[in-house]
Amino acid sequence: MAIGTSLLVGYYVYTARQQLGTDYTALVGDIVRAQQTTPQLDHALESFIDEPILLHLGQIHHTLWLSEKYLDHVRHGLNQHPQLHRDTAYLEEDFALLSKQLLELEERAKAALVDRSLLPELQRLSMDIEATMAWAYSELNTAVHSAAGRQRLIMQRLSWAVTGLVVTVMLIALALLAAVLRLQSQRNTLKMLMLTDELTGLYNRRHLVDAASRELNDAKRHQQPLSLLLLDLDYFKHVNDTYGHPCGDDVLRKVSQQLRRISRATDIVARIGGEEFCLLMPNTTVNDAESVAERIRHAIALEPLSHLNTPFQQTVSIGVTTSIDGMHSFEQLYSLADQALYQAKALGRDRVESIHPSYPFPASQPNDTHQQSFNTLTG
Ligand SMILES: Nc1nc2c(ncn2[C@@H]2O[C@H](COP(=O)(O)OP(=O)(O)OP(=O)(O)O)[C@@H](O)[C@H]2O)c(=O)[nH]1
Repeated sequence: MAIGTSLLVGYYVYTARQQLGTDYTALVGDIVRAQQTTPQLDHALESFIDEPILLHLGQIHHTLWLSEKYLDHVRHGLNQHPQLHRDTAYLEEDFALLSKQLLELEERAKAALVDRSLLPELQRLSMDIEATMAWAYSELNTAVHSAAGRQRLIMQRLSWAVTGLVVTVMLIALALLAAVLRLQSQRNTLKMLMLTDELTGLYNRRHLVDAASRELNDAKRHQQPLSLLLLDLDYFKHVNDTYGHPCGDDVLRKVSQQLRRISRATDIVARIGGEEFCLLMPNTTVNDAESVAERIRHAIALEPLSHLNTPFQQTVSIGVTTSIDGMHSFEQLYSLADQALYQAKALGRDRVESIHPSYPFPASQPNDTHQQSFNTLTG
């Protein structure tokens, strides 16, 4: 909007300046040319008075023709500027007198060609004409210059007004833009807050469920595997009870950092409960998912933790499940991973257990003794 307004106003000022400037330039040019005829006429008359011959009469005739022509141009030019015309109305009489004197001069010059006694009278008339011309054109010059000055002042004020307007419009546009950006950023922050966990900065359960449905659709469309890891810290209550809740929070943050570090950019890491985490891994096979789970388990067990210089260790139990073609719902996969996690806890904790969905045809290589039929499990 600001750019459009600036362009429009700029174009208007440009055309206004051009128009006014051109008009005055033409008029001033005509006045200067008209003034220049005075010395020419003077010179022609001098030549004629010195030697009143036909050739010099011709020069007078030509100069008078020029004088009348430029006088006409000047009067016509004045008519184009009503204000200036009004300001110089008092010169009309002088212009009329000048026209009359120029005609008379030509007549008298013709008469003086045959009767030289008329030459002094001719000289007097020419002096009168010069005086009238000098006075009228000088007055006209002054009037044109003061009108041009007024015009410049108006243009200058107009330019200031336009500049002010453009700056105001631009400031308003900038303020609006800033407000929109601020709103957008607040919206993004709010959205992030709604989708993330405050303590760890990981995604929350709500985002996980949404993302899982999208990822499962993709996996189904491209016939790709998708794996789900459920993680639960072992004996975390003990950490809280022994070292305090803030220390427990610190452990949760460190576990989150490890999860972020080990997972890929396309994985979705979420904190879904107090000390429960979930890792959704698109395009990840059974073997890869189990190997990631093992890496996480090791990394957390090796994480150096301490409270008031007392070192302690935190372990994690992990349940793994993989859909090899995305043909399962999130609830089905979650239920299998949860049962695998339960097994890991039951078998002593600090371990990874897997339970994968069963397929009508052998679709994957079972690689652990904990694989069970999804159909059996969901009964
Ligand atoms: N510091 C901290 N503790 C939390 C948070 N959310 C849940 N907890 C604690 O996590 C502990 C979970 O304890 P339990 O469910 O008994 O599980 P556990 O002690 O880890 O035992 P197992 O899971 O059976 O190995 C409880 O003490 C909760 O108070 C949290 O945001 N910060």
